[in-house]
Amino acid sequence: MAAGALTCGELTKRFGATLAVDRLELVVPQGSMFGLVGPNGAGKTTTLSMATGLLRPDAGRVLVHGEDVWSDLERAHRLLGVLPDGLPTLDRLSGPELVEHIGRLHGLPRAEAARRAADLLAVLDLTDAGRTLVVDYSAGMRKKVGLACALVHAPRVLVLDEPFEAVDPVSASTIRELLQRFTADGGTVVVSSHVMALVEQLCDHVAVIVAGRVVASGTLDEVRAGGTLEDRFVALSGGRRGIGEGLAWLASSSG
Ligand SMILES: Nc1ncnc2c1ncn2[C@@H]1O[C@H](COP(=O)(O)OP(=O)(O)OP(=O)(O)O)[C@@H](O)[C@H]1O
Repeated sequence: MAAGALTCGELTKRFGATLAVDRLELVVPQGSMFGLVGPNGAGKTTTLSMATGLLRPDAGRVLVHGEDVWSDLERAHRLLGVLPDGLPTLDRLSGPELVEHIGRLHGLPRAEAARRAADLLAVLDLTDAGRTLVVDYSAGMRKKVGLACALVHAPRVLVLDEPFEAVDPVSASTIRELLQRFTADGGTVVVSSHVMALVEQLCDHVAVIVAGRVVASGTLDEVRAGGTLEDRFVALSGGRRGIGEGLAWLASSSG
């Protein structure tokens, strides 16, 4: 397997009759901002869950900085910061309590975990949320507190599933700056997103996943091949399917 900050080899996962991830190969270079794109149901979340020690693969390997994720989960979780698809589970805590708690789980002393939690929540503009419980946060606030949880132990590789979903433009710009600082300092970021413009703006490398396999991977310019990422994405994922003569019944509402 080629070496990268994150490397997947022959990664495979089946759910019943569905082959969600099919001998997937991926190399994410260290220091890159790596975008993972693909149609709905292509296998992105399943891949990221296996790559981050959250879902056991049926076959294949995942290495993070050369360490096999599935043979030493504890070490892998120290190297990885993960913003999963979905909501924080410990949502009966306030933002500062949650981030501090995650820091403590990673072995940080209480004072250091509290200091980092306060720093992260200030940067992410969540200080005013004060003692509000995470369960009562808006969707965008939950994304941001999830990002703070992913960062609190200063991981080397950040894996973020749809980090900008429901986040307002000001916060999105702060998150972009934070991620750029993280990679400039030698960290690696993997981001899955459906927003092609965002991936083009943010990422220097991209992989396109279709039907559980990587069908294109490389620098953004290599994958775009002279066009836009959206055009390339559409071509690789089988082209646009118009609605043709379907939905004729909708016209009855305009009569
Ligand atoms: N827990 C599960 N049980 C059964 N099938 C699953 C499960 N998780 C995912 N799948 C199936 O695996 C395939 C890949 O799903 P996955 O969520 O990885 O795709 P995705 O690329 O992240 O999609 P989206 O862009 O819509 O979020 C889909 O066919 C999905 O229905």
